[in-house]
Amino acid sequence: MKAGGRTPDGCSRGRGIPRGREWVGQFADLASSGKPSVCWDDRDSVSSSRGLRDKTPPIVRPEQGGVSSGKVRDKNTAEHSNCGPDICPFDICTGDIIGPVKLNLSLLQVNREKRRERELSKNVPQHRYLGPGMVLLKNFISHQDQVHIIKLCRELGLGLGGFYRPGYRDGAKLHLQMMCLGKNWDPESRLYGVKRPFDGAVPPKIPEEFKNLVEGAFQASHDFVRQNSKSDKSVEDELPWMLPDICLVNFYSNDGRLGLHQDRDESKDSLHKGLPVVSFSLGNSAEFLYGAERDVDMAEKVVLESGDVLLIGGKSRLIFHGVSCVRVDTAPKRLIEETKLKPGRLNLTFRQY
Ligand SMILES: O=C(O)CCC(=O)C(=O)O
Ligand SMILES: [Fe+2]
Repeated sequence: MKAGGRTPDGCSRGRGIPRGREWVGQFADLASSGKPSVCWDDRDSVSSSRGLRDKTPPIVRPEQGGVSSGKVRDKNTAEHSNCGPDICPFDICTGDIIGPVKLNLSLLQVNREKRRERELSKNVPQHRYLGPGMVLLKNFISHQDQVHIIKLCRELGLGLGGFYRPGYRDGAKLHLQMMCLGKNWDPESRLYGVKRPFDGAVPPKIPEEFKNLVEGAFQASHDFVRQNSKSDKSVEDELPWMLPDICLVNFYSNDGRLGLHQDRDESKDSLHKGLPVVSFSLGNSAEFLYGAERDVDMAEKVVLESGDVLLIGGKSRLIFHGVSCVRVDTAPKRLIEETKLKPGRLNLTFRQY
């Protein structure tokens, strides 16, 4: 499906972007204040620019006079009323999910959800071959694993090195919250490093359970490619195996998005070999665009739903891709009940440096 035009559910982002501001990406808004004046919970005036650093203004660091100057990332001491865009803790869930989970779903809703899950698992495979080295594993992550991932990301996201929202000097910001695991990715320099430059935090390790899921996704996608690829290459050549040492975790609120970009900050060797980026989607669905050029009108569109895993490697490793919108209220109800995930979408992308 091509990406251009208004979608049935009214998602029509990516239009009317000022031509003179192409550096912010095709889905971006511009904050007008010229200063990073919002705290993290204000997610209405943000923009995206991942992968477009060459044309982006620098991120405002505390030492550069941003309003966050001097603050430390500590959820107990952070001054929420006057914190800058880059160091206030951000909770992806509402309320307390520690302790026994209380389900508020009616029996009818529970049964409907269970039926949905049964139907999904009956109709395997619904996986899709999107191109050479590009596979979408539908509903790959089980409900229980999705719950676990969300809870763990919540916990890690509230600690040191947790979620933050990169902001730029002129007030434009990525339209998402981000946390790095394994290595830090710095949107300003587009370099990976051991520490976050602005607060010195060392990113948490990638949990082993996440790595196991990535391994399972490779196995499933290799089986799938074997059956579906028309290429005479071996599956290992078409979709090389990788061991993730980086995971970027994004939380998109319902108005979140990410402009078309390439993931090309990993090592030359990794890019040269086409080592895949493996992407997990949880929560609300997203409209995901991809294509050979940074052009929304030329891009293909696929909907990523909760539990889907997308692998982008081999010949597709450097495709342009982005999230044009999040579809409101599309997350499985049981998942929201059990995790209290805020309205939005959680995305994890695993890479090998
Ligand atoms: O959210 C997504 O599906 C894509 C995320 C992405 O492209 C990135 O983190 O580089
Ligand atoms: Fe990306």
